[in-house]
Amino acid sequence: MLIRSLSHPVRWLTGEGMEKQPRLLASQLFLKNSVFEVLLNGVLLTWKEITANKKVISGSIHHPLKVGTSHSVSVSEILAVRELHVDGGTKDDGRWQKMPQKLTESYPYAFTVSYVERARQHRWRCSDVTFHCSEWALCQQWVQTIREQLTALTSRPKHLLVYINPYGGKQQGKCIYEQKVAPLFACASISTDVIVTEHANHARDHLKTEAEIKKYDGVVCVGGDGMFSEIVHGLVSRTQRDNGVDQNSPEEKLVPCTLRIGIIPAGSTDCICYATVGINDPVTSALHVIVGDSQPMDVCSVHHNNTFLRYSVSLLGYGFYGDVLADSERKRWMGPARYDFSGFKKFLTHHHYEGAVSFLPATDTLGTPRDKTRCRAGCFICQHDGQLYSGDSPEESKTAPDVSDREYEVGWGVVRGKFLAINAASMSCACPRSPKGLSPAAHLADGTTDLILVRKCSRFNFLRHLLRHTSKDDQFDMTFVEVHRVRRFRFTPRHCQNDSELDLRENGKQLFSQICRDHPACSCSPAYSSWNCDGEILPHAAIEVGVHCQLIKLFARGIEEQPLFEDLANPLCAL
Ligand SMILES: CCCCCCCCCCCCC/C=C/[C@@H](O)[C@H](COP(=O)(O)O)NC(=O)CCCCC
Ligand SMILES: Nc1ncnc2c1ncn2[C@@H]1O[C@H](COP(=O)(O)OP(=O)(O)O)[C@@H](O)[C@H]1O
Ligand SMILES: [Ca+2]
Repeated sequence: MLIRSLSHPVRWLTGEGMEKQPRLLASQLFLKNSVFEVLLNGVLLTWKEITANKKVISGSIHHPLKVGTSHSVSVSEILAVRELHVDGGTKDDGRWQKMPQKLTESYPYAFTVSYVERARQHRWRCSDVTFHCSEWALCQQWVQTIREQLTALTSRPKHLLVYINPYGGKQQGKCIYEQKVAPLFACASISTDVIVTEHANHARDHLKTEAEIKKYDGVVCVGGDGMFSEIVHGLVSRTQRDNGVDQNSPEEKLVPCTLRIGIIPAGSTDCICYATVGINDPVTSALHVIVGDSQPMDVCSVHHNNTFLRYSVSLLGYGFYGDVLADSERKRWMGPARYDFSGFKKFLTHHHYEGAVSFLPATDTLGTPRDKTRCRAGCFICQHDGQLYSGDSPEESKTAPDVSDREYEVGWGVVRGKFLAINAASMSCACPRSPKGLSPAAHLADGTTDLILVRKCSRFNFLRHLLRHTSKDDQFDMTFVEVHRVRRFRFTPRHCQNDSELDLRENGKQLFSQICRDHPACSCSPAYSSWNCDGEILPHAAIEVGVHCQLIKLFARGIEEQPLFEDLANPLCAL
């Protein structure tokens, strides 16, 4: 009886005026010892189990078709479909051999659909489902139709340029790519040119000058935030050069990059991956590349005296985070643990730095750094480039610093004082060390950065502030912390006089190290810290920063909202 139902020809379900291009394909196919009603409608592939259910209702026997387990997958999340050649019980998929001999004889044709399945905590996995049918033509029709629908997905990359940093994080980049990512790209018929970098800035310079970028649909980097930063610098600089834009002018409007960037996390912090995907997992990131996701991102340009220094997409941190980075670079041999070591050391050192921060507040945006909204997949604020007006924010006025401390230029605010940390977070900067991030309500693509000023305070208070990055408590709800959503800002360290800053810095370092050697117990702070710019050290303290709204795009979609009861919703979550 089942055999008969399975030998049903395919049913084309067409709507009015759709005769030429059927939209729906429906058949009864065999899967794991059961018959399934399988439906493809251009948007979803659905399969529902059908079992004959004999019931006695009011004295008469009823044979309703009972619908058992049901699954559906969005066509946009199908990775590939492949036909299986079953021949006398053997085929190219190991799992087939477990099928009963009778079945292989009756249903010798089969195709496998590989698709994205969601697991716990934003993790994606590649899952396979194999449908069996008794007729070759039916099998062909399914394979071809699914392939046609996949081909119609124009946002998917076909050819990628991949850079691997073999020394990032725990030095596993090459192995991660070869074992976890390359097989998925191959399954999705994505071709790649792979470059294993041989030195720092190899990827940046190759992209900037040599790479035939027109050949590719995207660039993938395997490494950490530093490696991603190299790709951003290569691509953004190349795009500006190709369009005749001068990067040295801080006011210049930059041209957005067309190629999307994929990040396969294999670094130490991997904050950009974590904050755009929700997890640092190479397979999840590879799947976001394959399905052709696109997430725009803001980029800050950093200048000193009308000279371009660097771009930043995550954290620009002076004081604490700059000092941690400078110290940790000397301990690279420790791997990712270097940040914990240097973090603890710099917390104990408790240096503060004096200077003035001036900033242009983003007054025309919806949202504030202290609201409870979070930038998530399909973020409403980012979809409008942050260009929405919300009026005054009560939270911001609550944290406004002492007026005597600042003077206002036209539209600009100025805060002078002694700071333990000056941080600009262009996105949340969430990472495994701080799952909500430095600025939990920051947006990926709203054209603003959250400027966080942590004034000199006791070690105990600073520890309270740092600990709040790891809990649900508000790290900005402290008298010595203020936060502003800004479009531009400048920092001028005290004693800084334009070009002489670097000389002073060098002399100052020598002077202070001399003083501190002479007075080991003294608690004086050096005059200058360094900027931590996405994990790279900047040589200047005085900088000017501007945010370029949505200058680049990632193969990501932002963090997806979690289903309320994810364990119940998805059996894979239990893994
Ligand atoms: C006593 C408990 C303290 C907990 C504080 C936790 C706060 C952590 C916030 C981290 C924000 C990180 C922002 C991202 C920075 C990265 O760009 C940079 C380079 O990353 P990578 O190239 O992958 O190595 N990472 C850092 O600067 C590490 C900062 C760690 C500070 C403890
Ligand atoms: N082949 C290489 N040899 C040495 N350094 C490299 C190489 N390729 C990239 N780099 C540099 O390594 C630094 C750290 O890379 P990253 O991938 O971010 O690892 P981590 O997260 O551990 O810091 C970056 O500054 C990058 O420019
Ligand atoms: Ca932003």
